Amino acid sequence: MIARQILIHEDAQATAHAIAARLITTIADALAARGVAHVVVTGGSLGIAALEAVAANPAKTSVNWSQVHFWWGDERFVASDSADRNVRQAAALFDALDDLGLDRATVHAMGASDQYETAEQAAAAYARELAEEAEEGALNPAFDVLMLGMGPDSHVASLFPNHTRSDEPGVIAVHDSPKPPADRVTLSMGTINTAKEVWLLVAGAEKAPALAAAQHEVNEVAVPASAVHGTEATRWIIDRAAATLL
Ligand SMILES: O=C1O[C@H](COP(=O)(O)O)[C@@H](O)[C@H](O)[C@H]1O
Repeated sequence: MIARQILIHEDAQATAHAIAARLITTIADALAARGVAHVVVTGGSLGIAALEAVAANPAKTSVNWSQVHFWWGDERFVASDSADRNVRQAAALFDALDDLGLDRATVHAMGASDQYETAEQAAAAYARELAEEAEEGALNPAFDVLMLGMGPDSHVASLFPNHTRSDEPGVIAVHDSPKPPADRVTLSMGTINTAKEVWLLVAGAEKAPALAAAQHEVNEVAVPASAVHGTEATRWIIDRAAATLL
């Protein structure tokens, strides 16, 4: 049975710190069990705040970061020096982990528009990178935890309502995104749902309607956030303001 949990914290800052503490523990547990950890991180306001909270957390020194692989759930297909890039926004975390053994080769950024001509090419390259770290026969490594932000329209990663369909496992290009920038690369729903634990990180009153809709019924097309789950656990880690309509 998949554990399903809603964890409510006082505000966005408290939520970010709670996510950071849980992430450090989850990574430490994965390393103890298997010697390697695969973590999918996310952009977005709370996603980046949570990564900054990991950087500020003294417990980060208890992790052997050299054995941790960081992946992305989605990325904006813009130039690599653009402030819109999720991986750039997460720089504070990776800088903080450099002195703690982080191997930059295990920070798996999705391709940018100055590296690939099309988002399709960047998506195909990322699929190959995932396959290189996968066990034989699998398309991607077993993700210990996969974090997702959620937009007020209920999008997760770059899977927008009534827009991109993605039942098959894989990495896909997205065009005409309702939220700029228009061109993106994202893990498909099929790949997201292979993760052991999926955490949905949600803060703010403007997200309360989408959060309530996602709890109401599963509808991958109209409410993408409703359809994501882990194979072992699905945790909604949210603040009070986002929880008001539950
Ligand atoms: O565009 C995106 O938005 C979502 C949510 O962002 P937020 O600022 O409303 O929290 C994010 O999770 C996703 O990775 C990103 O590309």
